[in-house]
Amino acid sequence: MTTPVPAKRDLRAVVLAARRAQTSAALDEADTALAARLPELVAPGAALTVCAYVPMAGEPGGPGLPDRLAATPGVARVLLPVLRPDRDLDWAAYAGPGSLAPAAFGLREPAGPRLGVTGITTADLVLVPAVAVDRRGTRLGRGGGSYDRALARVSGGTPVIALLYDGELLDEIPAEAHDQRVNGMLTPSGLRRIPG
Ligand SMILES: Nc1nc2c(c(=O)[nH]1)N(C=O)[C@@H](CNc1ccc(C(=O)N[C@@H](CCC(=O)O)C(=O)O)cc1)CN2
Ligand SMILES: Nc1ncnc2c1ncn2[C@@H]1O[C@H](COP(=O)(O)OP(=O)(O)OP(=O)(O)O)[C@@H](O)[C@H]1O
Repeated sequence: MTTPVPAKRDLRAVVLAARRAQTSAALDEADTALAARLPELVAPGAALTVCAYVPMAGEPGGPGLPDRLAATPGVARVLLPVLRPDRDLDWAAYAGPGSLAPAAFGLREPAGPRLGVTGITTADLVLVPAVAVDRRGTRLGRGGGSYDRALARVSGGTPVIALLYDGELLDEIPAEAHDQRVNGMLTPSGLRRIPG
């Protein structure tokens, strides 16, 4: 007999409950360890455009992620998502502390010029939020399908890395046809690349 794979919705609820059960001190410590590993993704002499995100409360990376990334040697430009009414993602450059504006769902978003949904195609590296990822790189997100659409525009050679807390790499997430895989994940314990 095989063990049934729990549905995405159930997996999402389990992982998000585990995040909420962490103390803020434990989350801060994990976010600090994660951020300290950002240089592992970037050659210091590079001048990369990196698509990232502004972590919400309890989301890997912590609120300081855009600043940590912007300060990472080899990162020239940080682009952040702007959620469109149709749940697709527009993109805009991160302009530094104090430049983000409150948006729907408690998100904080850049207020500057929008680059359009194809802004993500200018990225050399894409860091994505995730609830969990499995061994094949199947990503579980918030359920809006935003990154499925955005990542479909990224060319094959561009690394897509999910930021996760330890324990959020799962054996198997039920994959659907539209699901876009990630190439690896960065956790407080290290970078793990998906072979292939
Ligand atoms: N930090 C961060 N930014 C991001 C994402 C993300 O996952 N994390 N997104 C990733 O796509 C996009 C935003 N998508 C989101 C979609 C839903 C919810 C949310 O909180 N949904 C409610 C239910 C909303 C409803 O009423 O339908 C929830 O989950 O409780 C948040 C962000 C773009 N920016
Ligand atoms: N290319 C697409 N165009 C329109 N809708 C899509 C597309 N891809 C996925 N969707 C829809 O989005 C919904 C949620 O998909 P899924 O559960 O994979 O989201 P997710 O990856 O967890 O969310 P997110 O990317 O926002 O974090 C599904 O109902 C799916 O049909």
